[in-house]
Amino acid sequence: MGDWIYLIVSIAVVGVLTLAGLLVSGRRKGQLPPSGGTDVIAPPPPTEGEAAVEAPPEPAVVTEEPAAPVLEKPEGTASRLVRLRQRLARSQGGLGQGLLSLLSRDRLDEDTWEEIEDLLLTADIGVAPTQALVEKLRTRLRVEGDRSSDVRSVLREELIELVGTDMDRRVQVTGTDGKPGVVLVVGVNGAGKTTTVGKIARILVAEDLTVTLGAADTFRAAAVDQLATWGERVGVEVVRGPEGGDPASVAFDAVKRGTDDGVDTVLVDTAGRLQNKAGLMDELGKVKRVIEKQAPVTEVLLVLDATTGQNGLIQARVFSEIVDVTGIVLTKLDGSAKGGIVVQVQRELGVPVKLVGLGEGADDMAPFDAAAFVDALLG
Ligand SMILES: Nc1nc2c(ncn2[C@@H]2O[C@H](COP(=O)(O)OP(=O)(O)OP(=O)(O)O)[C@@H](O)[C@H]2O)c(=O)[nH]1
Repeated sequence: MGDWIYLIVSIAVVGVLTLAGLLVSGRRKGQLPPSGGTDVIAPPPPTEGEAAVEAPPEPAVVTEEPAAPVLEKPEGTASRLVRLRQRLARSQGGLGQGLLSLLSRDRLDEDTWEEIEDLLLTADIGVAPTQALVEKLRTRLRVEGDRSSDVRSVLREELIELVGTDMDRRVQVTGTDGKPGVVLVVGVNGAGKTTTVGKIARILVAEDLTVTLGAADTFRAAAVDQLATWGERVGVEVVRGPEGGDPASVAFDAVKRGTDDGVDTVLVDTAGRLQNKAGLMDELGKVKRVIEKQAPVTEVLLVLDATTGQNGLIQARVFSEIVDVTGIVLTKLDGSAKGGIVVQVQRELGVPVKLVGLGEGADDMAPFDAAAFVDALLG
């Protein structure tokens, strides 16, 4: 009987243990990876903060329309010389004020007249015009007696006459027979040619004329880019050729394009190296001939740097021998006290100063006017 009890207790213990084993085994099964999977150590899921640092943001899709170029509105001609008058007065005032104070002395003795002559010569008016002016002033101020009241008006009248009121200073920018006007701009490098072409284009645009630019200064690549920028700013087309290419061919293309497009004016920038007069003559001569296969050149503007004085005059002479200059653009008058060069260069070349450059700003160029110039001089 004791054996039976022992057997029954043993079976019960084994049964309880087996049941317990089955329960534990079932719990473990729920924690195991699915059969056939590989055990891997996965990186912890990123926290929110780390996600902001590590995950690169989705690239933004930019669907902006290309911005239309904003064209500048150049200043009209009427206000230009008025606006620039102060600048002219600042650079040339020494001459005007100096003359006025000398002529206003109680006694105009020989020493004073000599000082007046020196002042005029220093301002680059030139020997012959200086002597002529002094003679006239002597006569008028002697004859007209009471000097103090009208010294200023006598001087003003004589200076205006010296600068000249009877010259046609209009720039011929339009053509005839349905052809554009063609303005050829010549001068030594650095005189301000490219700038001048750009500034004239702005004047024309302000006057509602249509313009094409020819970048025939193929000698200096930067000059072509410079001109292109001037054109872009006011929506004017710039015809350019390869660097170092034939300037005449660029000029031809520009005038052809301008003619085909029916523009009012084609402005042609040229190269102006002076090392070799024969070469320059060939080049400018060819440019002009080639242009004239399509349309007459209506104006040849010689650009002269006012700060170069006598040197500039020598250059001017060379150019006028090569091409038929019809007008002078005097640049950098704002930086030179030698405004008398206006008088000298007109006498030397027999052509009028038509435009003056009075600063580096895009609209710092104005049509030249004798009275306004003298008024600025006298302050
Ligand atoms: N202060 C002043 N500077 C000017 C004037 N006109 C031109 N300049 C400056 O003179 C420098 C030369 O001008 P450019 O137009 O490049 O001269 P360029 O004759 O065309 O020279 P190339 O292109 O080499 O043939 C530039 O820095 C201009 O800004 C002016 O009236 N006043």
